[in-house]
Amino acid sequence: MIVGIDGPSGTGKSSTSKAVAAKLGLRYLDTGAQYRAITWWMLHNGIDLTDPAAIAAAAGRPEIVSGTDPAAPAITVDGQDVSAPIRGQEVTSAVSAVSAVPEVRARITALQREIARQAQGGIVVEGRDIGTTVLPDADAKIFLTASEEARAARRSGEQGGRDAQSLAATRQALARRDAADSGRKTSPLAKAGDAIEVDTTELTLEQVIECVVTLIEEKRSR
Ligand SMILES: Nc1ncnc2c1ncn2[C@@H]1O[C@H](COP(=O)(O)OP(=O)(O)O)[C@@H](O)[C@H]1O
Ligand SMILES: Nc1ccn([C@@H]2O[C@H](COP(=O)(O)OP(=O)(O)O)[C@@H](O)[C@H]2O)c(=O)n1
Repeated sequence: MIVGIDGPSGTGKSSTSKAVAAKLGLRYLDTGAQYRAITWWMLHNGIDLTDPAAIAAAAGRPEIVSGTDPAAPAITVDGQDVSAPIRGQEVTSAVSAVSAVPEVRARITALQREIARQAQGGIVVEGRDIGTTVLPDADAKIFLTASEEARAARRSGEQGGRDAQSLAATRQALARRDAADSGRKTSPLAKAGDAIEVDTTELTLEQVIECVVTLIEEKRSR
């Protein structure tokens, strides 16, 4: 059972995917973490992120290893655990520029397909282009959405900033990243034609998890 869960930032992809994988005994892959990890490596190796040719030339250098346990997602770059630094502001602001470079996408996509191939009992893979590009033959494809307002409130809450100013800044940064991810030429953020869309704006996380589990079980029983 291969499940692809795509959608913009803050729709609940990571929380839902981890919970669904744990419930159904599947492996779990956070593809956003891989793009964040390669971005972290570029920042720390002085690669000029305004120069796509420099990013492309360096794309093959870092070794990225992703764990697939939904209870303990792990990611290393050249053997170093980067799970904390990849969530920082510096990486978040730079990741869309790095992930838009075709050489980066080719490298990371190959890695993702290999991880999915090796997941004997099945896997939940979350990202932006899983249903359209990485695993177009996935058994179940889900596309999560939510209003920009709800997504910004969720992200802002995570960062501890619930005041109007930090909410507005978070919303702006989120909208900018979504526009870049949806507008790039190579495998942009998009819903696959055969993906089932779930609007999570008015749903609790528990309701989203239940909904996705039901959708997968329906596919499984066919
Ligand atoms: N349906 C929901 N209702 C309220 N909060 C949610 C919901 N889904 C996720 N969240 C919260 O929103 C934040 C972002 O969720 P996350 O799973 O990281 O989204 P994504 O991976 O799509 O960016 C997390 O703090 C999460 O707990
Ligand atoms: N399959 C994917 C997953 C992420 N990404 C890129 O990686 C970035 C970070 O993804 P993420 O899932 O960690 O982002 P959040 O929604 O968690 O903030 C995205 O903004 C995209 O630029 C991508 O291009 N393709």
